[in-house]
Amino acid sequence: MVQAGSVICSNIKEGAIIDVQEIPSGDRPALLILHNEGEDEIVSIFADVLGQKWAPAASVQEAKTGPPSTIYGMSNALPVLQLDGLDKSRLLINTHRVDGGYELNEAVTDRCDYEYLYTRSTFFRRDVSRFLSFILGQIGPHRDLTKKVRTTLISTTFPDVHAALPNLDILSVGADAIEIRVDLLEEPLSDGTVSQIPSLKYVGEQLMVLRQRTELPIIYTTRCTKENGRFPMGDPGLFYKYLARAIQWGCEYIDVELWLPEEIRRKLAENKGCSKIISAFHDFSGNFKWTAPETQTMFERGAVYGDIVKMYVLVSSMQENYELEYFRSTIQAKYPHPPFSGLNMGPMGQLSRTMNKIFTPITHPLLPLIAAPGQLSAAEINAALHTMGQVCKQDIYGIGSFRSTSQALFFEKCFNELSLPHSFKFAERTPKASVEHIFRRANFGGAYINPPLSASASASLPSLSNAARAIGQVDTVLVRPEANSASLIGDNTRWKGIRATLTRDFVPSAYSGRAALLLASSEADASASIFALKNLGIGPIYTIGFKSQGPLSTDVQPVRSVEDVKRLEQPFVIISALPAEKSLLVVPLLRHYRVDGRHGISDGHGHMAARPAGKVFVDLASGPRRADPLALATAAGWTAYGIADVSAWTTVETIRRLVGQNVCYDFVRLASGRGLF
Ligand SMILES: O=C1C[C@@](O)(C(=O)O)C[C@@H](O)[C@@H]1O
Repeated sequence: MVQAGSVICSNIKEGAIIDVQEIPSGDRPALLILHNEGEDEIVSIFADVLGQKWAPAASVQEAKTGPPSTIYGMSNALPVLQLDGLDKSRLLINTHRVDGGYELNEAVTDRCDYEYLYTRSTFFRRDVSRFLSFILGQIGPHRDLTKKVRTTLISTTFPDVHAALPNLDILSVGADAIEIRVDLLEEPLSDGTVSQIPSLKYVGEQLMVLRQRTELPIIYTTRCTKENGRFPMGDPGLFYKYLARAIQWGCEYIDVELWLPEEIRRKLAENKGCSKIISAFHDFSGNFKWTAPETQTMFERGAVYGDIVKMYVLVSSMQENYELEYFRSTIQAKYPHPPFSGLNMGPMGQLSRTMNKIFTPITHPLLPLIAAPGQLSAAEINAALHTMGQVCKQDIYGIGSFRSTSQALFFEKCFNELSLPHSFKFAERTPKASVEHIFRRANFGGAYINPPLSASASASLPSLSNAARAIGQVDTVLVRPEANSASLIGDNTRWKGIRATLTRDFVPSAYSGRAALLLASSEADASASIFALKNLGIGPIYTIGFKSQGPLSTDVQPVRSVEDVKRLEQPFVIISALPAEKSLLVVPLLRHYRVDGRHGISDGHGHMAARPAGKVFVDLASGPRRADPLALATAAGWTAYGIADVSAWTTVETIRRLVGQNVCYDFVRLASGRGLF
């Protein structure tokens, strides 16, 4: 398994090590999944997403004694007490189909580690993949966000999240997380009124709907009446009940107010699993003082259980912004962890909303109401930062062999939507011409390069990321400000686009130790794919059309004959990096290794199907071709992705790296049309 930050290759020049990435363990998780009577298909889907076998279990005892890597499924209409017999050897997940007419038995939920709510009328497999990847610790959204210089959250204020869905992709441009204000949800009652507090059932379904439509981490907030919310404060146990459920539902963040009794905050912290806690404090009295000694104590109290400490207070003078900035710098010098999110609310405090760097709440003109006085949109914050000299105008380049108008339009759309001062410029590149003079241009703010530069030929880049070095290609040039100048870093984002595509419908551990088959005309065309596969801990990689000799060649073997194909281990994934005119060459292989049965690996009774199944096919070719390998692959049972998926994920990553902004995959697909690819 390669790590983006740990590839050492002696034959390429030395450079700064950047982009360290934690890699999940390849262990196959042991799970027992409860399902509604007759809905065991969900268990087969979970198993498929995990790349594991599954089997029905007649009793908890049977699941306990079965092979750990087999996923067991059991009806949740069982006597609840049976569940008490389960030890911690398996993670217990209750699944509940919301549109199936089943009653949710909360006594069952209470005994489970996690709960997954879903609909069958519209089913989102990527949501299963995200849920499992998160609760199993195979993705780390918080870890990723702590590497960003600035993070924001969009705080939605909808009484019913369905109203947000049509505009969600636009609303969330520039947001790193999305907050669901549970206290603002209004559950309609049969008498035509709305409930004071939405029921857990309603909240769970709202959360499910939101999560089905966004890839952003979710912040689950039950704001109390004293802090500008609607959750009544008389019964702290109510907060515990709702927040503990959010952990079970796999929310990435829960907002835990500091006034809650220590006992409750401790219990939530002890049981938080992979969720992170935002310790929250709001003061609307107008009497709060950043300079008071108690303010530091309050931070320290929040830091005990908080992964982020948030302190927001209503102010009425400019002076209080200066006091907050002084507090911010002293507290973070003393305690670099946990990160501090500090804001002044009200119009006078708006300056602090531009200065804060951790999860600054943003609003959007399309939201029904702002969540707090003085809230600004991402565009307003960026414009203010530019005015204050914090975000300088830069030229971001697309360097390529053909001018793609839609690419330029797309970048400009993002810059406009976010009020970023940058311009997008296209620079034509002839095959042998050097591009280095572009890097020296005034205002050069970074570039993507397509086709990529060879890493060994990028002499003007003082450092290369480990990914760029190992892959041997630079497709992104980043500018990092230093004391008196700026330094350039050559990076590779393509492999991240490939990795993100591979993990959309399968968790990372599904790839661990499995075989892959890779077709390409040259090693250079295949190296980003090899890096992505190795980063996922794939087993042997078989190649057709080239022999790997570079730094990534360990465990990469060429297939030389039809006999070899017959002998090969069944590939879990096939990637074709062949050009469009050759892309049909993969079709016989897709047929040969076709997927047996809808969900592959198991027949649903724990037995291996006649042959283990191939799962994922990625075709990296772009341009016209005689027939579509994706359609043929899908017909043969593969989960198939094309260049449009990989390019959109690569663009998400490119924008994140070049301008530090988060733009979701769905927005890229929506706003770029077909032209990007
Ligand atoms: O805590 C906060 C911050 C906030 O109150 C604001 O001031 O922007 C908005 C709320 O939605 C969020 O929960």
